[in-house]
Amino acid sequence: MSSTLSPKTPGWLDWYSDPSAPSFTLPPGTVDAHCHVFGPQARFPFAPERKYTPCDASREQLFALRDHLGVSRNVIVQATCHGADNSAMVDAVRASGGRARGVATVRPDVTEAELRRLDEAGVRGVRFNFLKRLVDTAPKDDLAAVAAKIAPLGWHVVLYFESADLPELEDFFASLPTPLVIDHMGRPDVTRPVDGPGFSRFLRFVDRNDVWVKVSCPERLSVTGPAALHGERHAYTDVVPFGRRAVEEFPDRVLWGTDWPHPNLTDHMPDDGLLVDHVPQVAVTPELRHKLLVANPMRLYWPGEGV
Ligand SMILES: O=C(O)/C=C(\CC(=O)C(=O)O)C(=O)O
Repeated sequence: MSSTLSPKTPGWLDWYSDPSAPSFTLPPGTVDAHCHVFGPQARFPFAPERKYTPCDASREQLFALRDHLGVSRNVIVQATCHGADNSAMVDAVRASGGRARGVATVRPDVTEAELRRLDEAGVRGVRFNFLKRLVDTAPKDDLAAVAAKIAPLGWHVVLYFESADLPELEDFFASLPTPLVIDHMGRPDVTRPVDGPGFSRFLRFVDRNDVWVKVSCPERLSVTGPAALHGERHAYTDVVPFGRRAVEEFPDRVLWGTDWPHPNLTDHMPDDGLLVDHVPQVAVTPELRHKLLVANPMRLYWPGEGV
């Protein structure tokens, strides 16, 4: 009932409603490997324990953006505003006709039957989130219990953390029994040199473990911009060296995603068409782009449907 809907978090920026046509043509079969749905709140209420209340961002709106950008498939990641209620994400994955996979949030007492139901719907991983502004992170024992439960399904664990926390977390990450997928390049401080100790430590961690890296969210990581707005086709130049380094060092283990509808941005809301134009800045050859956008995400999320 509309009278019970919660208002958006003050200052919330809604997703960009009329994105440009990208000038870079995404290769056929491109996967947007990081995006979310929010609600709609009237149908899929947000979780009581959430730390933000977003605007609605429905499956229809996500699929319209997919088609506008020239994306073929989506990986829909459970957003923290929905807690461990995966209904909105699962509904979107089911409605995609096989063109979406999901990444869920589950509690340690999740049953095998529930995991099987999620798997049948198209879920292929769980997300562990360590950002204090987003969640009260579960104890490591609970997360380890979840990882042990999902490993037999062939799923992976998606990790979202601040780069400053990697030294404390990396032994725990390395102990997990599944492949790992790291959001937004481990959130590097892009004011530091790309070959400085922070990003080098992250790259070493990737090198030594069964890890995939999302080369995503330049709009979230950038400090000096320029923003992907007003026709700017060379946006977020300060993030480019980090994306390029990840793509060149790990060409077979990088993924790309829009992060639509860009939760919790406070500075500006990017034009998603211009965000697509960031891709050729970080993946500079057609071969690298095909791996980043098509071959790698297909191997991880649609194995056996190879390209
Ligand atoms: O969209 C992202 O990946 C990043 C988020 C939101 C988020 O992760 C969530 O709500 O689950 C952020 O940094 O606020």
